[in-house]
Amino acid sequence: MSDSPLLEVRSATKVYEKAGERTTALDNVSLTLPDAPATITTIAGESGSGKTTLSDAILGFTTLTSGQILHRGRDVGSLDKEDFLTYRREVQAIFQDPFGVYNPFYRIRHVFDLAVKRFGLATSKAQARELTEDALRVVGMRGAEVLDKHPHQLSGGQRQRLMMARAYLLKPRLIVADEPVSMVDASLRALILDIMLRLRDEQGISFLYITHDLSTAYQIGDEICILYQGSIVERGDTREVIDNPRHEYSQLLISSIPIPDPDVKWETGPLT
Ligand SMILES: Nc1ncnc2c1ncn2[C@@H]1O[C@H](COP(=O)(O)OP(=O)(O)OP(=O)(O)O)[C@@H](O)[C@H]1O
Repeated sequence: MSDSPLLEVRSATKVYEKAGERTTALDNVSLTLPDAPATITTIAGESGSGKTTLSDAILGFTTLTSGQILHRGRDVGSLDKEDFLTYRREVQAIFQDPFGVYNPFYRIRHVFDLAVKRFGLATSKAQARELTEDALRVVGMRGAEVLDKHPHQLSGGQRQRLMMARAYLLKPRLIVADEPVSMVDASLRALILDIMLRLRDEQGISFLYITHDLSTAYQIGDEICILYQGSIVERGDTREVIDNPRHEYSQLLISSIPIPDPDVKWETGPLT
């Protein structure tokens, strides 16, 4: 294990050019995720602020116009095939719409079998089954309930938990979670956020939590970065930033979002 941070985004800039029009989606963004302890870092911003571009750059889905993504001090863009596979194992992703990542023709079992095979996680079928069951247990599921089903036979919340289990299967050090709870209902949202906290605390897995929803960030985030028009305009401890935003844009973003305060009771008027 090296002394370098787990992940470093160094002066990341991404300019899209389409039909002669230039859009700066990321403008000189820098960010460091420590190797230990595991943390949940929120990237928050409104639609179009550059959140997905940042996540795509970290996951290697898009190349930067300038700047670097460093994994344990090494530029991800220059890793050879084997090292890039290690990187893709250590840095997993879960997305807003878990339906989109499943092939509708395969049973859920296939998602897990494929991951075991691609990353050489097991030497026997029995070991593969054990690893899969273990991963499902972490998200409160059992193989018998889900593995023989097709994606459309499951709810959005179940599909999202399966994505978490698949990510966990690979024992990653970081999960990039792009709006993981925006399409699930409130009770499942709480469950999924709780799974994230447990993975951080019990398994040492860090999260880059990408969201426009500051109330969930408030519940689980350690550090927060507020992204505005491709730049980080404010960063710091999540509760400190949300309770006392300094940048004008953060103030605007935060004032538009209700934060539940457990100490404030609902005022109910007389019923008659
Ligand atoms: N492939 C592309 N080609 C051209 N412009 C793009 C492309 N992808 C994103 N953009 C532009 O880059 C900017 C940042 O987009 P991005 O998707 O990263 O924002 P976001 O914060 O993730 O938004 P959302 O919350 O709506 O997903 C936007 O102005 C967007 O229109």
